[in-house]
Amino acid sequence: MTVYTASATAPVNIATLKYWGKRDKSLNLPTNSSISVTLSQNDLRTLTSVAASEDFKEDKLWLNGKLESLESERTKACLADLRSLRQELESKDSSIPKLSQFGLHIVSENNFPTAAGLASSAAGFAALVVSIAKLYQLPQNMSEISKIARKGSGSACRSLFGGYVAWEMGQETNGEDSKAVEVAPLSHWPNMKAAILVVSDDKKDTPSTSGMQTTVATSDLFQWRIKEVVPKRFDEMKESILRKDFATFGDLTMKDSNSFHAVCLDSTPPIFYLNDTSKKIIKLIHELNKREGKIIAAYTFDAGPNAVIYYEQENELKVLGLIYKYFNKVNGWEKLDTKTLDTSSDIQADPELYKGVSKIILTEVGQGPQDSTESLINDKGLPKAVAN
Ligand SMILES: Nc1ncnc2c1ncn2[C@@H]1O[C@H](COP(=O)(O)OP(=O)(O)OP(=O)(O)O)[C@@H](O)[C@H]1O
Ligand SMILES: C[C@@](O)(CCOP(=O)(O)OP(=O)(O)O)CC(=O)O
Repeated sequence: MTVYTASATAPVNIATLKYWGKRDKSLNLPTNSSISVTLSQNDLRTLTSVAASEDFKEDKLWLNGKLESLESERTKACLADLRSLRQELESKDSSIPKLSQFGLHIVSENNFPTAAGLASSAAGFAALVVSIAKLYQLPQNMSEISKIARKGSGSACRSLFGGYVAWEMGQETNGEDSKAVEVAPLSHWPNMKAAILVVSDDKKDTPSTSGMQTTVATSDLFQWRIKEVVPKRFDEMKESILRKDFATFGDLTMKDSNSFHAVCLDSTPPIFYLNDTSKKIIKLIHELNKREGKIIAAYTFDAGPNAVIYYEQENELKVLGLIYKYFNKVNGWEKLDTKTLDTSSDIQADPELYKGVSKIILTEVGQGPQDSTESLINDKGLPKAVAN
């Protein structure tokens, strides 16, 4: 039996200008363009190995060691697109194996909690699409491949690039112009850091997809956001990245997080993603920036209470010093020499704030998807760890 295999890794991305709202649910076409920072795969990544063989009668997915259903329309749409691109190659060259007709075995591992608001679906679908594109030896570039990942999960399209990424919403009804593009590579602004304060790693209350549908259908404020606020902010944020102007970038990032949570609150029934801990972290960062007289740290929150705080390396001692002062009892500081941090700040916050945070992940801007020599699949095309 011949088994063809490939493996790839993909990163998480955290939006600084949020995607919230779909104009087409089945194609995952957004109501606004968005921008994100890709995070380092040293800390958060998905590794996916894929195998194709004439002997595999059906497609199968093992996620974190467990057999998962592949019945979701989103995954089916990704696999159908990838197969059709492979078939084009096969129809032009009869000497290549007919992989498009074979079953696929997909084995994937996230090195962080799945479905906990840490963008696992983004890294997950990006790794799935990239590893199969590699197996199929598709010639398409990352922007083209990003349109397939988008059908899996909207935000996944932005995980196809490293550094600073935009998802251009596009205008076409078929979604052919709704794709990710690079704003700037990691090398342009490599000193961007991110501290993730994991406020809860439980499964979230309102999934993004249904939350967005409620907002689009019921919020008046949302119309203002997509028509008046985001288009201007999209250009301003891209420019701030190109100028490496953290004060502007940070200001826009915090404003956009708040705008997104405001339209959630303006929905009927209202959607609450921030909790008391999240709100106290917001206050802490504003207080820090006020004392400094400029914006040196910026928070952003996705569809959950976890805080992501962006800052530049040169301000690490101050920013992490303050965070360490209130969260030193929380796990995640091991990789840093905390004795060097500046904890002298007299900014006052609830001394029990640390109780609302379960973990801190210290990371930074990172690279896009990578080929991997590590494989999760054995030569029979089954998961190496568990073979069920
Ligand atoms: N490695 C993976 N391979 C394939 N699919 C994955 C992978 N990781 C996650 N997923 C899919 O993504 C789903 C989780 O997506 P969900 O949007 O609920 O959470 P999240 O991505 O962690 O949060 P958010 O998108 O709000 O940041 C999983 O149930 C699974 O279907
Ligand atoms: C708040 C967000 O994180 C929403 C992400 O939504 P998803 O990409 O998870 O939604 P689906 O397209 O329905 O899969 C903002 C963002 O990442 O831009």
